[in-house]
Amino acid sequence: MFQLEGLYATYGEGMVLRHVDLEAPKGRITSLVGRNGAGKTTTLRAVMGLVKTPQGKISLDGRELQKLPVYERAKRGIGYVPQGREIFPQLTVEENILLGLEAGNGKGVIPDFIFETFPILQEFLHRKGGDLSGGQQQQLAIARAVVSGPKILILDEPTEGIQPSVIQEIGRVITELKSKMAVLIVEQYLEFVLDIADYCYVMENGRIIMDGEPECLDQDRLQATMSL
Ligand SMILES: Nc1ncnc2c1ncn2[C@@H]1O[C@H](COP(=O)(O)OP(=O)(O)OP(=O)(O)O)[C@@H](O)[C@H]1O
Repeated sequence: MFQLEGLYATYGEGMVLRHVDLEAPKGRITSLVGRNGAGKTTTLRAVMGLVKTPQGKISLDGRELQKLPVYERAKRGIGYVPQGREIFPQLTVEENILLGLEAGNGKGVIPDFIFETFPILQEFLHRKGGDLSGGQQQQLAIARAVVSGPKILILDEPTEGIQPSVIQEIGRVITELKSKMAVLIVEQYLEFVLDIADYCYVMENGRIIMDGEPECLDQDRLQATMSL
């Protein structure tokens, strides 16, 4: 179980996150939604240790992470796919995946489940990452994040810049992975995320203002929160 308890985050003077509580258990896709600037990316960056968190707890299976450096958090079992994916364009698909394996303490051989979940990556194993389409690069970024078997996969706007026809494939991949790990997804594309998510947190001005199973959320309030 991944948990945030009373988490505050700041970039300097102003507090961006205010008392965020959130839970993401294995076997569930947990989503965090909200309009631009609500604090979603900051929440993920705080989890990774990229933003200051003066108060609150971040824990994975009961062990606290908030005082650990970035690399140590990844080693404890957090797979992070940032906005924009950040794959290495000059390296091959295989080299990109192997880097993920090493970052997570693994060595050598890419496990079979990667190619079962992402058949396209096996086909393009020796192509350069930069030569893949946006959707394929997103799959590569996810594969790199999960190759060492993290306890939680964290995704920041995985559908951004991806063609509608390929978004379904990203949804399939994420749904397949949830049997192996917890998944926390930040997404602007509400229809997509409410379709695949098992639980949803809604953020406004750095606070969680509503949470529940997608079908149980107050749709009018949700739409009002998302629109400018
Ligand atoms: N590097 C930074 N320095 C200072 N303030 C920042 C920084 N990054 C973000 N902020 C501020 O923090 C707040 C939350 O931003 P954040 O990027 O977390 O929102 P978001 O919900 O992820 O929005 P988006 O969907 O646009 O990514 C905003 O008010 C933003 O201006």
